[in-house]
Order: sequence, then structure tokens, then C-alpha cells
Amino acid sequence: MLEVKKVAYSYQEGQTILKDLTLEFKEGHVYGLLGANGSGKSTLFLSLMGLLKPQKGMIAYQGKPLSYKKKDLYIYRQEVSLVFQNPDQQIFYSIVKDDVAFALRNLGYEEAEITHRVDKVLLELGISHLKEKPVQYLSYGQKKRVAIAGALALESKWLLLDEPTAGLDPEGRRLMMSVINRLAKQGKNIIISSHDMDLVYDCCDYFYLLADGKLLTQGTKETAFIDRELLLQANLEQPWLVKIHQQFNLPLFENEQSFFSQQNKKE
Ligand SMILES: Nc1ncnc2c1ncn2[C@@H]1O[C@H](COP(=O)(O)OP(=O)(O)OP(=O)(O)O)[C@@H](O)[C@H]1O
Repeated sequence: MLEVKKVAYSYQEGQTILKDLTLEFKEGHVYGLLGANGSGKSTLFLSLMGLLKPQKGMIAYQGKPLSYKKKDLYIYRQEVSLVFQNPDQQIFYSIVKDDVAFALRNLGYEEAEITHRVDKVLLELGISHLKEKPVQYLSYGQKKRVAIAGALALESKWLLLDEPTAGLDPEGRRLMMSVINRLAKQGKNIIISSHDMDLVYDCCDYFYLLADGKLLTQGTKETAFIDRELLLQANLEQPWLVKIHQQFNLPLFENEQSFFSQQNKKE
């Protein structure tokens, strides 16, 4: 389990960004972390990775407070990996296959194992054809998938995805959603930060909604999005499946796919 216990974080004195935040992430779930721009999602992710150290409270992993010693963080980050919002923050090598292999090489894996893992994740993400390509010539969406490939190659238990669909076109967004759903089925523990309500509703099974560095509300698909006014105050909208559920008295569908297959049955 990953825990955020009464965490407060400020980049500079007098301006607290995370305010006494307490959240629990248990294994076997896909969590959605929702909040408007500036609500503190990325700051929370950086804190979860041990890249920022809370001034108050603590991050705990498997019941123990996170140790900020270099050696301990090195081990921790093999279990918990983050894919940054902007792929350029994550991509270091010029050729795709080398970039994806970067962390594994750093960790001293055998070349045969590295090749096996790199090929596997590139295939999973549908980007095997980019293997030998220079990263600089890739589109934004392709770069995003390369950044995810690097994190997946580590086979960490936890995957933190910061705004996985930001900047993607509809096709890129669909691909990303199917990748996330596939990873979830494979049992990866995932936390997705986003303000894309529909993506998060579709892919996640538990939700934390943040507003101004504080927890606004939390819950499941059935409970987290009920209060439209509360969400609007936090500059968030209800997912469209929740809107049609409330406004047209339709059942609450789990995801787009189940809604459309139900409609097709009717026709
Ligand atoms: N390095 C920094 N120094 C000072 N303030 C920062 C820094 N990074 C972020 N902030 C501030 O912290 C607040 C929260 O930012 P953060 O990036 O965590 O929000 P977010 O929810 O991820 O936003 P977005 O949806 O736009 O990515 C914002 O007011 C931002 O200006």
C-alpha cells in the first residue's frame, strides 16, 4: 500500500500547495486523482516518488515511512515508477530502444533480458516500428508512449501516470485508454492523475478529487461524482456517463463500451 499521511508541501514559504492531505492507495486498484489545473496533482506525484519531501506528514510504502536516502530511493523507484506529464522530461536517449532500455541498463540488467523487455513493451504499446527511430523525429503522442514504455520495462509494481492523455489527439487518447485498461487487467497498480474526467471514469475504480491542495471528495464510480455543484466549484465536470445517468434517469454505466453495447442491443 502507498499512503499519503497528513502531507503538507510548499515550494516556497507562505504558499502551501498540499494541505494536510491524507490518501490511501491499496493494491489491486486503478486510482484516479482528479483536480483542476494547479490543484496539486503533479506535486503529489513528485512527493509520492520521493522527488519532493513533505515539510509535514509523510509518504509511507508497505507500512513504512519513505526513506529519502539515495540507496533506498533507488530501490523504491524500482517498485514505484512515474511517467511525467511532459515526455521531454523523461526521454534522455536519442534512439527509442536505448531510451526505453535506459533504466534497465542503469540497474545492471543483462543485455539479453534488456532486449527481451524492450521488445515486449514496444509491442504492447504498438510502437515496435519505432524501435530504431531517433526520438527527436517522433510526434508528441509517440513520445508519450516511449516514456510509458521506459516505465513499463522496469516492471514496477506501481505505475503513476501524470496526465497520460494531455496533448493527444482522439486516436492517441483511445490508444492510451486501451493501454491503461490492458495494464489494469494484467494486475498493475495504477494511479492516474488527470482532469480528463471521462478517461479517469472509464479506466479507474476509485477516485480522489483534489481542490486547492485538499481532498474535496473521494469514492467509487457510484459515489464520487454525485454532487455536481461541488465538482463545479472545484472547476471539474461530471463524467458524461454520470450526467446522462442523473439527467435522463439511465443506469450508471461502467464505461463507454458498456453504454454503447447496451444501446446497440436496443436497436
Ligand atoms: N517548482 C515550483 N515552484 C513553485 N511553485 C510551483 C512549482 N511547481 C508547481 N508549483 C505551484 O504549485 C501549484 C500546484 O501545481 P501542480 O503542478 O502540482 O498542479 P496540478 O494539479 O498538477 O496542475 P495541472 O493540472 O496544471 O498539471 C500551482 O499553483 C503551481 O503554480
